[in-house]
Amino acid sequence: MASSSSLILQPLILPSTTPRAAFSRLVFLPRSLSPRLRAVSLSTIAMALRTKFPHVLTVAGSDSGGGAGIQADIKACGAMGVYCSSVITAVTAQNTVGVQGVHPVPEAFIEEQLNSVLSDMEVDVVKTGMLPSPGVIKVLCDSLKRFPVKALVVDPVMVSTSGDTLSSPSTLSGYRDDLFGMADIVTPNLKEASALLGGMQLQTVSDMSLAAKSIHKFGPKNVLVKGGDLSGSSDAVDVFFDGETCYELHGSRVQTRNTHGTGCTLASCIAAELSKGSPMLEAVKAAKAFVENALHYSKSIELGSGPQGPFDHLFRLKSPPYNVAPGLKFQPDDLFLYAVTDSGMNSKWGRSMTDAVEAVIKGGATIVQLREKHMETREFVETATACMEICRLHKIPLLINDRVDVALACNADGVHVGQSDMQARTVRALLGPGKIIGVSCKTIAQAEQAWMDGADYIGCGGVFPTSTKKDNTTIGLEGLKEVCLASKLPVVAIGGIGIGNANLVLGTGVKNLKGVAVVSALFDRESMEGETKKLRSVLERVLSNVSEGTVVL
Ligand SMILES: Cc1ncc(COP(=O)(O)OP(=O)(O)O)c(N)n1
Ligand SMILES: Cc1nc(C(=O)O)sc1CCOP(=O)(O)O
Ligand SMILES: [Mg+2]
Repeated sequence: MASSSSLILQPLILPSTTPRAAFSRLVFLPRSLSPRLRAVSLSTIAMALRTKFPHVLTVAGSDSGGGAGIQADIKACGAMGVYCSSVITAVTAQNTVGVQGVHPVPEAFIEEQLNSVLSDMEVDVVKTGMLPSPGVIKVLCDSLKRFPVKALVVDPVMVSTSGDTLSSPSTLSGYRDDLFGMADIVTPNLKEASALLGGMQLQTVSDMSLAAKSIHKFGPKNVLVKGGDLSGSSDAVDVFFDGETCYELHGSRVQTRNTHGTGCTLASCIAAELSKGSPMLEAVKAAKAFVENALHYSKSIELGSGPQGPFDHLFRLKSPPYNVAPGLKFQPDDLFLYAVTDSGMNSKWGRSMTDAVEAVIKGGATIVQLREKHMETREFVETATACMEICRLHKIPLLINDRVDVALACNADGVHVGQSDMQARTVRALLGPGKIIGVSCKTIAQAEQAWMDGADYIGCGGVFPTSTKKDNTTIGLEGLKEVCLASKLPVVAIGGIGIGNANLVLGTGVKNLKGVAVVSALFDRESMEGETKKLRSVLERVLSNVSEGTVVL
């Protein structure tokens, strides 16, 4: 037996299933093991702990210009952190001017490629692009029946953005009769939606909703009709229909000639997000945000002499904010006991920010926000960095109030902004999709806007009068309830909440009210840990009563 002194510390970076556990794990192996046995042990441990890498297979045509097709799909998946394999259905000669030639790959060879990938590699999601003939659609359907995958994303590419035809008219029935019934989502643009519906005119957002509902009848679980080409619209509006509800997804219209490949990229990003386990609507929203960002970053690209250039899928590589590691993945239940700091209160009680943060975490806080209105920037970054270490250790998300720059500098998990702070949409563009964004909302309209801007949760208050925030408007329990019922995002209540009244707040029993955010009831107390424990037990009691159907007031 090896004594503990003869153990060697062998650091192994192993992937993990949850972001919470995304730390390197250290494996101890006895020094007495031979190098060969040590190697075998390490690889056995690595195999046992190995988690699967998300994998998208794109079945599409090659674009020699590199902006669309297979090339766009691989770059988009790479940018979303997902592995991408490819089955090429046709080779096109194209550039920024248009499509000069199409060379279809024989159907038997497409089948062979599908067989090679699907029989060997664990594919999560298949995304389709250019399927030049009904025969190719049949081959694909047969392969998917033999090798089922978790999701199928169908981008019914028929005409390129330059107006060139990429599939025969007879493929229309192949899509409608065979492929759509297997699809989790189909993503036609206006021209494609119109072609699928026998030439139906699509001129307004309500036409798009009708089209989404009609296409849904062909069998896909979800439909996204893309309105990028809708004339007279200042926004980029897409319509998403899940079989029950139609959602209008608004984005900003970016002025650039570099839009070639947006459709392929959007569908690939949806596939990538689905392969990571995102729900469909979240995947669509993340994909739309990615494309909008990519368009922004593409404004300065000058490639080719034609009217439509490719865009920058890998903008993250040159954009420092996108190089920051994603934070803890947002989970609505994290809002249960939200501790919001106040350095004035900390000085009053003679404690440091790190001691205060540690105390509330020990007491049971589930998320922490550093709300420092007067701290100098350098001190704020240093304090936030020290608090991040504590929060990481306990796997508790740490958000920064107002200051996106401080959040980036300390790689915080996210930012909370109010109605007069930076717009949530801009914060999302700066922080990227992996960070948590909260927005303060007092009205239904503000909650709707926060959702459209890509926020993760809303803070709603002041529920009760408070002296912590000067001149704050109190909306009361009724105001809170009204916003919660209308909000598509989870809600945390704030303002004047403490041990004595938290039951009234959570006792409203509204499903998406996930917790309470508290400043003075924790930080303006002598024993922060003890007060946090007491508040947590009040909240837990209310929660168990609410889930049993009894509302305790
Ligand atoms: C969870 C949570 N909700 C609301 C607020 C208030 O944010 P804001 O309206 O921007 O006001 P300030 O906190 O910046 O004064 C919050 N901080 N946290
Ligand atoms: C920071 C903040 N925002 C509010 C809002 O209504 O949006 S109320 C508030 C202060 C909350 O402090 P306390 O828990 O001490 O009342
Ligand atoms: Mg603010």
